[in-house]
Amino acid sequence: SKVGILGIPFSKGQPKGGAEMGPEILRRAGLVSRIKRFDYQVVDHGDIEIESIPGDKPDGNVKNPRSVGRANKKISDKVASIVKSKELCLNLGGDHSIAIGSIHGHCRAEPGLVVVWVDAHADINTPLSSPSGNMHGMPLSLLVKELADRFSPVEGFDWCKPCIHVRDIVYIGLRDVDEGERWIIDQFGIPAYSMQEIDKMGIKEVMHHALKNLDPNGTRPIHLSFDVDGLDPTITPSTGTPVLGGLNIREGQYIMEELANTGRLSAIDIVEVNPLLGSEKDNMVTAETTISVIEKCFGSKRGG
Ligand SMILES: N[C@](CCCC[B-](O)(O)O)(CCN1CCC(O)CC1)C(=O)O
Ligand SMILES: [Mn+2]
Ligand SMILES: [Mn+2]
Ligand SMILES: [Mn+2]
Repeated sequence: SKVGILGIPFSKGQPKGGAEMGPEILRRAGLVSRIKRFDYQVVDHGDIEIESIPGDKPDGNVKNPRSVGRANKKISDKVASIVKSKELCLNLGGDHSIAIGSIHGHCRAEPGLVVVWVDAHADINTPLSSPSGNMHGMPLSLLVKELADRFSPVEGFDWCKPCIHVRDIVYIGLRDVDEGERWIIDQFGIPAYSMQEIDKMGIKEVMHHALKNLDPNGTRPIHLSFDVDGLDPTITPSTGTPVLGGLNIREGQYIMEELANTGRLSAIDIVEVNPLLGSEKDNMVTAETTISVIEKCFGSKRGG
């Protein structure tokens, strides 16, 4: 089977320069050759061309709306074509706003998909509830049908029609959820396994219940959106919004092994690696941790 790799050097969904260097650091750390070890043929699509849009003034409190919108339209088109050509689409971010285009594009090719969101954050603030105006904290709010009438369309997103339901999402690793996000999660009953549930139930039970709730018949394609800040900042220090008390590397690896076992992984985002926010050592630790977790999606077995 084939993996299509797409670099997305984009960072306008948040204010810290360097997130656009994520693809480069992951490639340099040997991600592609690690994936090639398992029986996957790797198609490297290179990096998406990111246009800079001068004078991209906020839309309400939403920052860089046109830049984020333009980039994500391109991402959607590219991801749709990669998935349609039967490649497992591996998107290297870039900040988490790239998930708007990656999930939108994935839905165009696989309309019945479900979303596994591994993250310290819920990333479902609407433009009105966001405390920062940074779009990397909003991707899911632009994608779920149930929130479409809660805010007016964001400048640059007229192409983006919501394509998933709240019940098609499961959260793993939450530990920093804003008030407005908490309200949405409770109001719509979005399954959410925070670090508290993970400590209470253990990662085995969490994965069992998460996948069972999400897709009882085990038939639907899976979109994994993996924010490296879902892992503990001691093992992924080079990231923009670190939060203490995260997933350890074995929990991360177990999550990916269980997803690989479904055989239904169809697209993966790896986001929020920012090499400008750490030392050389921090960057090496972050890249190696990320690769050793992500490679379990591709059949790497700890038992050999
Ligand atoms: N929820 C935050 C963070 C989003 C992180 C996006 B990512 O893709 O990395 O998951 C705001 C978080 N907030 C920042 C200030 C703190 O005092 C409280 C938490 C937001 O800006 O929406
Ligand atoms: Mn996060
Ligand atoms: Mn049980
Ligand atoms: Mn995120």
